[in-house]
Amino acid sequence: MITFSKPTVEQFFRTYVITNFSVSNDEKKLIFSANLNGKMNLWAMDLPDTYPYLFAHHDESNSFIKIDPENRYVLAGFDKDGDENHQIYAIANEGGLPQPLITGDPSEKFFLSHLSEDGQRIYYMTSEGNPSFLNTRVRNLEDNSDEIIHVGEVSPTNLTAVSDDEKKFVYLRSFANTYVTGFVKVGNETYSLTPDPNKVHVTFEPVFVDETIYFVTDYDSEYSYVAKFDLNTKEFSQVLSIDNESINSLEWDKTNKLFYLLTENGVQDNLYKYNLSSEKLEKLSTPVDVIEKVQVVKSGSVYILGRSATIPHNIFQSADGSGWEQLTNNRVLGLSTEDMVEPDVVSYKSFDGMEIEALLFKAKPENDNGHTIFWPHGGPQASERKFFRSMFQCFLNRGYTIFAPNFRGSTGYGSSFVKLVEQDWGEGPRLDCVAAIEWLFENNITDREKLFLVGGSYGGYMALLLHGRHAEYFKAVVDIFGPSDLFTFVNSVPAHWKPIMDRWLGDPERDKERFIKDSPVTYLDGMVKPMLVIQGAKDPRVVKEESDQIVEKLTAEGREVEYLLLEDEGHGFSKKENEIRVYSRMLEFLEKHQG
Ligand SMILES: CC(=O)N[C@@H](C)C(=O)N[C@@H](C)C(=O)O
Repeated sequence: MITFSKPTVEQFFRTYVITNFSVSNDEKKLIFSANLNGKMNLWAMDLPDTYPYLFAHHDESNSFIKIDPENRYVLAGFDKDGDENHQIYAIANEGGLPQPLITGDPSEKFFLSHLSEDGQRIYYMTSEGNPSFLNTRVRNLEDNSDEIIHVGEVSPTNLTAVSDDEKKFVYLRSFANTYVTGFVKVGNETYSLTPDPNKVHVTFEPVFVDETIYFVTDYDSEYSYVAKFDLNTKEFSQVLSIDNESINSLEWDKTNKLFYLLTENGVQDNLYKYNLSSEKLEKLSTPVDVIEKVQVVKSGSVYILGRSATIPHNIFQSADGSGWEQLTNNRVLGLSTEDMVEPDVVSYKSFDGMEIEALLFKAKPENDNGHTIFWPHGGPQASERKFFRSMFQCFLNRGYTIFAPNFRGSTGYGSSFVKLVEQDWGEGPRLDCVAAIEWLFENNITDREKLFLVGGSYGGYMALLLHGRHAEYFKAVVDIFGPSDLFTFVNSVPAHWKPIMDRWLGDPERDKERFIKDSPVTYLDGMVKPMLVIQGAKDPRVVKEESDQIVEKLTAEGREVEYLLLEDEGHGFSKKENEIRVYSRMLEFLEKHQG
């Protein structure tokens, strides 16, 4: 018989990501953004045909796709090499090369907000002239006029919903990830969607339904729920909540007068259908554990984009939310889901008795190399979930067990829990990680001599901090674009993040002592284990200097540090060849330090 060799690293990384999609109203065209040819481009399928063809070639990351309701053009947002300065392009309905439509200096950002029902007016936000708070403008495609309709003030302000008659506008103002207020502007009048905008709460996903605005909020509640604002009476009221689940997205089915609701329930999502007139709530079964986008079209058909731990991104369609047809066949080259690892959902008690949920991916016995990778996730107000990561499945196949805790500050466990990381980046979450490590040892999952530490972004920050303060636990450490010094990080973030930094992280003058205590650079002396630092040169969130300085300082101290800098990447690795380079280098590094 012919025997085949073990899957290669490249095999895992020949899996593609689908980051977004959009379906035309007549359901004849589905356009999606994916790196099928190695770089991010737009691909299309002429439904019901599901063979994808290259629709728009630009080789850059996409921020949105919007199909003209009358199928004359497609709008899409692209940045440059991961710099997140997204600008708005137009593409002919048949596809081709994206042509700049609403663009400016390469350092400016343009975000699509709304396209009018007749496809003539484009509502968008821009950093031009107002980098921290953003301005809202409308471009009329008939006469090419472009006028400002709202000047952002106080905090970054986003136009999020426009009524059908284009006379009422809902804006969201962000003071933090956990503090977002909403107001509706009708002529010169503005009304808060919630009773007291000075109370800390979030408001998002506004939808106009006749004279009512439905939206999601956690106003006076631990879990976000659906509420409404009556435009006639100007009254706020609660519509629907689901026990212990945060409603995260709201998609309106205009034809059948129902909502599709997506809830975040710890490490996975649930999808529900809510009939507005009968008030009946129905939980739907879904083909994947984590759903990243839901679109309902005119016919009432539902399209979702999602992934599970062993299923990469795919797009599915259903006539009414029951029974799904898989439209894309994105899979891991030469592997079945059984060849991969489904995580166990575990929980452990932290230093103060708080229960922390985590994902434990155990290497299969035939692959097990005895080593564990400890993975603090990024965000930090995000969470590790049951979603496919080629990096995880590749490392599992190489024998590493992976442990990913949803330390305090993670999303999916209620409003109070997510706030616990605010102005406390380095104490509570770090101690949750330490408790997790001790739990791994106590439960004989990990050998004390066989633990690696790998994290990206906030996870990279946590990797640096844990390395500096608890190096004894680890054999070696990989930091992927982690902030190394909170004093420099707080001043280097994008302009429209600056207004939220105080509540999120703190103030460098007022909180000087805490910034010193929680900055990884404070603990250079403790960073004695071999380290690999990986950084994208164009990263606008955690800038290159954050990695440069830690590498320089450790090198000057004679420590063992490797540095991989990717010139054409930002906060993530969007180009296939770069991804393969990064993860091969990581594997090589881990293998070298297994000892
Ligand atoms: C403002 C905010 O929460 N940004 C996050 C999405 C983010 O990018 N955080 C970085 C630091 C990360 O951890 O990914």
